[in-house]
Parts: sequence; structure tokens; C-alpha cells
Amino acid sequence: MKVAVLGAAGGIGQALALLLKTQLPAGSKLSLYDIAPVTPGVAVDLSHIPTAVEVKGFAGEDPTPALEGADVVLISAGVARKPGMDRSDLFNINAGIVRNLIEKVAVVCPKALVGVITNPVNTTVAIAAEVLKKAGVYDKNRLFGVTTLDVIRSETFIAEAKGLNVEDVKLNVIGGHSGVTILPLLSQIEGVTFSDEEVASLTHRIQNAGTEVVEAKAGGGSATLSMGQAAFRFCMSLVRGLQGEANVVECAYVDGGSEHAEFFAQPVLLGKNGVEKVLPYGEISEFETNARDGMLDTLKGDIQLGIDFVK
Ligand SMILES: NC(=O)C1=CN([C@@H]2O[C@H](COP(=O)(O)OP(=O)(O)OC[C@H]3O[C@@H](n4cnc5c(N)ncnc54)[C@H](O)[C@@H]3O)[C@@H](O)[C@H]2O)C=CC1
Ligand SMILES: O=C([O-])CC(=O)C(=O)O
Repeated sequence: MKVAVLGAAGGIGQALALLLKTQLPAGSKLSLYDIAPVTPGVAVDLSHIPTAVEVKGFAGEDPTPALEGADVVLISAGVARKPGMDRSDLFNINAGIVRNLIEKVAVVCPKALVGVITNPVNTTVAIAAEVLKKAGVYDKNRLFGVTTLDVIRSETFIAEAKGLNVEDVKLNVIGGHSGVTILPLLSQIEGVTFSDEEVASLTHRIQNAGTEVVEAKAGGGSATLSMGQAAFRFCMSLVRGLQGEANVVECAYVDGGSEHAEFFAQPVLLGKNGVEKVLPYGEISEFETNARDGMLDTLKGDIQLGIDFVK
């Protein structure tokens, strides 16, 4: 199993690389790429940790050597938000970065499972799909927007608010990955009830949790450690699926034939070819139905921006 992290010298990339070095299955290869010259050094640093995972680092303009033979590619290359910015403000810089990296993926490892972390995810995933289509190698089952941070935040905040064991909190978060497009399905959590006020305030907190971190870091970036953990969880689920494990399910932002939008985050069953099956997200409350329907213009606009960028 070979996992490549693009943007590996950044805040997310380094946290993710550490988790992968310590927890990928024995015999795996971990390949780190970033334009930052420190990247080979990050790999040397990690290589001193005694695990059976081989790590190599690559810097410079060309990610090709990092991508050769990759089964999974995770992309966190790009710029992060500062206070006062929306994720969409990152489009001008990050759109081109994701396009260029995916152009290389299309040539070097077109069969890899690709997880896009770089914001604005609602748009960068559409960019990635268009680039892969242009190259004639698009497989919708192999491209994912990583929305796992919304899931782990929901699990944490709900457990805190309700005094639950966080291990017992499981839920789907659907839609996309920004503001109103993030929709945690609180009504589906077993064994708890929420007042209308709790639903409104928890939903709002989850939708704005990225901004909570951006403001707390006061200009020093956005979520990196929690995102490292989230990307790690998602990557391990991809790996477990590739290895043939049964019943591996994660929510992710995929081209899954949704009736709502061309890309939509919902639960997917993972397997040897990426998405084995797009799963229904189940019954939802009236509040959630309104929130879902209310997000769609925003989500579709974000997706169209990505399509237009490549065309
Ligand atoms: N999907 C999600 O839930 C989340 C997404 N993000 C996004 O992830 C991205 C990365 O965030 P951080 O790691 O905090 O930023 P960072 O600034 O710490 O790291 C980004 C890295 O990308 C590298 N980079 C820039 N251009 C590159 C290129 N062309 N090729 C390879 N590497 C390149 C930089 O050298 C830097 O090391 C941001 O766009 C951020 O908004 C952040 C948190 C959550
Ligand atoms: O908010 C940001 O800019 C980073 C992000 O996507 C998150 O923390 O969910």
C-alpha cells in the first residue's frame, strides 16, 4: 500500500504524515510531497520512528516521483484561511494548485483513490473531476472530498452537550464542506433527543467550527491537528476498503448520483475500487429537510465555479 500526501510540509500534512507513519499497515510506503524545501527533512525526521512504514520526501515543482505507484493520494496543498475570510476566498490560489496536482495524478497514478482536503472543497473536488475527465481517466468512485472533520466535530460537540460517551455518537453529515452546506443529521442519533434550540445551536456550531479555529488561531492558520486526525481516519478507511475489509463506511463529498447536486456528501461503502456503493442518508427531520433544500443553490454555485474554472 502506498499513500502519497501532497502538501505534506504544511500544518495538516505534517500531522497526517505522523499519524500515517505510526499507524499504516506494516509494509506500507508513505510518500510526502510539498513545494517547500523542508519536505525531504520532514520525511527523514519521521523515518526515525520505529515502524514498518517506509517514508520518502520530495520537494520542488514536480510531484511525479511522489505519485509513482500510489494507491491513495491525499491533497492538502494550498493556502489556509485567516480571520475575516470565507473558504471561497481561497479559490483564487487553491484552484490552480489543485488543478496542477490533479493533472499529474491523471498521468502518473490515474487509478489511485484521491482525497481532496484543500479548500474550498465544494469547488476543488469539481475542479479535480473536470481535470480527470479532460484527461480521460475520470472514475467517480475514486474521487473524494474529505469532509470527515465535520463528522468528528459533530461527534465531539454532541457528546459534550449531551454527556455521552463520544464512542457511542455516530451520525451522518451531508451536503458539502462550508457554512450552510454542512448539515449534521442530529435527528438520527440514537438514544437522545434535542430541543429545537439545541438543534439550532449545535448545527450552527458545527457549521462554523472551522471559523471557531481560524479566529482562535488569530491569523496563524486554520484547523490542522483535528484535520490531520480526520484525514487520517478517512485515509485508513480507504486503505481498509482497498484491503477488502467489509462494511467500511464514511461520509464523503462524492459524485454519487445524488438527486440534490452533482457532488454531495453522504455515507459511502468503501471497497477495493473506492466507492462500492453510495448509501442512503436515511430519514431526516423537517428542520434538516429545510436546511438541505436551503443549501442547494449555494452548493450548486460552488460546484459550477469549479467546472467553469477548468472549461
Ligand atoms: N477539508 C477540510 O475539512 C479542511 C481543509 N483545510 C484546507 O487544507 C489546506 C491546507 O491547510 P494547512 O495544512 O493548514 O495549510 P499550510 O499552509 O500549513 O500548508 C499548506 C502546504 O501546501 C504547500 N503547497 C502550496 N502550494 C503547493 C503546491 N503547488 N504543491 C505542493 N504543495 C504546495 C505549502 O508549501 C504548505 O506546506 C487549506 O486549503 C485549508 O483551507 C483545512 C482544514 C480542514
Ligand atoms: O475553516 C477552514 O478554513 C478550514 C476548514 O475547512 C475547517 O476547519 O473546517
